[in-house]
Amino acid sequence: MGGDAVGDYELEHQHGKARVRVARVWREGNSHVMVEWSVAISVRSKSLSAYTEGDNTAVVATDTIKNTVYVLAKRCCRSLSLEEFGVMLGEHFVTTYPEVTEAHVSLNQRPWERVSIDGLQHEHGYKLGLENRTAEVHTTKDGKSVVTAGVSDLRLLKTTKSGFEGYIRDKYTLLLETRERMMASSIRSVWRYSRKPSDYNEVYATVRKILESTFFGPCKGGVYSPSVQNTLYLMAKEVLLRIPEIESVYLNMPNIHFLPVNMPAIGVEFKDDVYLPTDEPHGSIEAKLSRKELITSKL
Ligand SMILES: O=c1[nH]c(=O)c2[nH]c(=O)[nH]c2[nH]1
Repeated sequence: MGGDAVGDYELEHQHGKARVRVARVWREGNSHVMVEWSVAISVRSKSLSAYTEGDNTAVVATDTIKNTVYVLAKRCCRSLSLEEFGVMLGEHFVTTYPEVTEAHVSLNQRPWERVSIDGLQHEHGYKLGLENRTAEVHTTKDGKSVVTAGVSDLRLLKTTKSGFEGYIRDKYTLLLETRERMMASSIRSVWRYSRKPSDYNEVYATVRKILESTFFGPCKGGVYSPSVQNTLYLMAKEVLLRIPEIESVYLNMPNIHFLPVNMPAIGVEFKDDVYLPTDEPHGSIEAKLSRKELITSKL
């Protein structure tokens, strides 16, 4: 990508507006669809002279960038996914302004979920869930967009069917091998699309379901996890197996420890029942799984 040459230097620059919050309601008869988004837009543009000369003639004001979020939100008359809105914004900036060469849009969706009462979906009632939905769209001057999507703060826990054995033991090792422990994580995942799926919202829901069902295993009996690493890999692999439009999956899975409470001197002997929940330190385990044919075709 590179920057602009300035004498003996090179200046890489971009500007935009961050944390632009917008809520949009689409009223489809009595049934309302509501989303709340936080958007950050950054454009690269031919505005070097703004930095070097104080000449703003090629600058799209960040205030204008902010206003555009509301204009485009107003303009989309059917309900839109986070990813589609990001693409719409990216395309807008590269096509509207000759000075803009690239746009990067980061989006976050607050987890407002439609309420169900007695198994019936409410027409206009929402409650706030826990995990966040994210998207990033990078749009180049030719109008092409690379879309990644993700989820964060997906907090999962299982009370059994997890262990950790066979690791390196040396003079610093205190950890006991086990085939019985809690497993808990606050998962962040980012997946990259190689092409547009028919419905970004549907893919998001499917990925979330795959991550959860692979982590837990079947409702009756679950599935044994020999390590967070193995569970992470199986989760990412299942996403690539099931969704052809996704070319890579990144997963960050902190291993949030629930420590056995063992105090035999005062009559508390650990029998897989009383734990000390902790936030930190936590294990930090992350990996990215990509389709091989895509890696080789890029070489
Ligand atoms: O699933 C685990 N992976 C590790 O790498 C690790 N290290 C550790 O101390 N406990 C665990 N658990």
